[in-house]
Amino acid sequence: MSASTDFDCIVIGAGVQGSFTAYQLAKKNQRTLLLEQFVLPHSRGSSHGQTRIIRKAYEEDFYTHMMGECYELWAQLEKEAGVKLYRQTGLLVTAPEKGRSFQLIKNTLQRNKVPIVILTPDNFSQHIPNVHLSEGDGALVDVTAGVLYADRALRTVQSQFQKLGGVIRDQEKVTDVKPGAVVTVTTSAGVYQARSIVITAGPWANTLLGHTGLHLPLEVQKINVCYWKEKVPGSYDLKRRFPCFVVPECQETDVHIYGLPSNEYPGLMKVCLHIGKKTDPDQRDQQSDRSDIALLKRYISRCLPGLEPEPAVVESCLYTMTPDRHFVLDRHPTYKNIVIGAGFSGHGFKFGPIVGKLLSELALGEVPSYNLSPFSVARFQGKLQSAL
Ligand SMILES: Cc1cc2nc3c(=O)[nH]c(=O)nc-3n(C[C@H](O)[C@H](O)[C@H](O)COP(=O)(O)OP(=O)(O)OC[C@H]3O[C@@H](n4cnc5c(N)ncnc54)[C@H](O)[C@@H]3O)c2cc1C
Ligand SMILES: O=C(O)[C@@H]1CCCCN1
Repeated sequence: MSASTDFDCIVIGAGVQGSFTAYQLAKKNQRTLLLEQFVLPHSRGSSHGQTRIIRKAYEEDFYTHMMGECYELWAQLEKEAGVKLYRQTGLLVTAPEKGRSFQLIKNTLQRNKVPIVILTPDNFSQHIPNVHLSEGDGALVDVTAGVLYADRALRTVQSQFQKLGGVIRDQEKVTDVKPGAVVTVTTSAGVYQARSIVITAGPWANTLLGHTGLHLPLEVQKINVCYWKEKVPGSYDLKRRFPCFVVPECQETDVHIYGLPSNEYPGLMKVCLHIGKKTDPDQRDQQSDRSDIALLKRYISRCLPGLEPEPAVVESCLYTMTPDRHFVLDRHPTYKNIVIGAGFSGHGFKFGPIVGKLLSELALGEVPSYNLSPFSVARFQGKLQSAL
């Protein structure tokens, strides 16, 4: 097969990060090819489903800073495409008031002048009905937070990319990557060459990086995405401005729990654990561990008394975790024209527009707009394995 050299840049993987990267490259007049192994849209990776949380509430300043511009980029895309992708609901954070997470999140929000409301045990139920606040828990609301319409966002950014002249080839799996001054990418259907490539392959990142001799310390986990039935329909509804919530240190279960108001399935609220069991992305449905659901039932019985403590719907989604839960946004340590966006550790969707901007900057050899040292490959020194 002869190689097609019609592209400046090839992006591998059309999840949220690859789609926004391709869109940013096309905006910069780069002839860009976006390759996806499955027929689009699909539900085998990490970016499917109707909703995701968007928030500035983070322990670390660097995420809160990036979210400032990221909200603007989401709004720009909404305007450009004439679609609604974000709905403000606020995000409730509850955790032991004197604990590390609560203090760090509160301080980061206050330092960065993000509007918040601090709730007390006395006024809590007046603001947030049908939620039990555990003794000793602090509560605050990040007012800027809300819900992103995830599937719609993906459709929108992919179609804007195509309007800019970008090419999407789905059902085309990349089977080989040959580094060089011009990178050669072989797929199930052809061979392409480009000056640079971006690997945004989600749970399959290491499979692709293996072709370049790199193996990152990533763990793929299967998340049971659980929806719980409201005893009284509407009690936790998005239309009533019930907020998204996170419980970073849960007294009942000792794990991180989160939820979104009922919206996508009428009368059902999404409440999940922010951790799953290790899996192989190609064997996701063979992994059927449900021990997390027992923990969630306990939490729901105690803290969300308006829900039936039995999941009504359970779906699957994949996390790709790094050891420190921070992303990988970097150039390949050996091949500078291979850019990596990986390890989004279950919190990357909201950052899609800014990740796309940063990865496009790296692919074009530009100085990135933010300090990317928290996201470097070099931080894993000692944990990197050669894949060759
Ligand atoms: C249950 C759940 C809840 C979440 N909640 C939130 C939230 O509330 N807020 C938030 O900000 N984030 C959230 N996240 C995280 C967020 O969804 C992910 O960080 C994000 O979707 C990761 O996107 P990605 O593009 O890296 O990966 P993916 O979406 O998996 O995309 C990678 C793509 O690469 C393709 N690919 C892989 N290998 C090849 C190949 N060889 N050839 C061609 N294509 C290939 C795959 O098929 C896939 O489409 C959540 C995730 C899950 C699972
Ligand atoms: O990224 C987020 O905002 C959420 C927080 C809770 C876990 C899932 N991801």
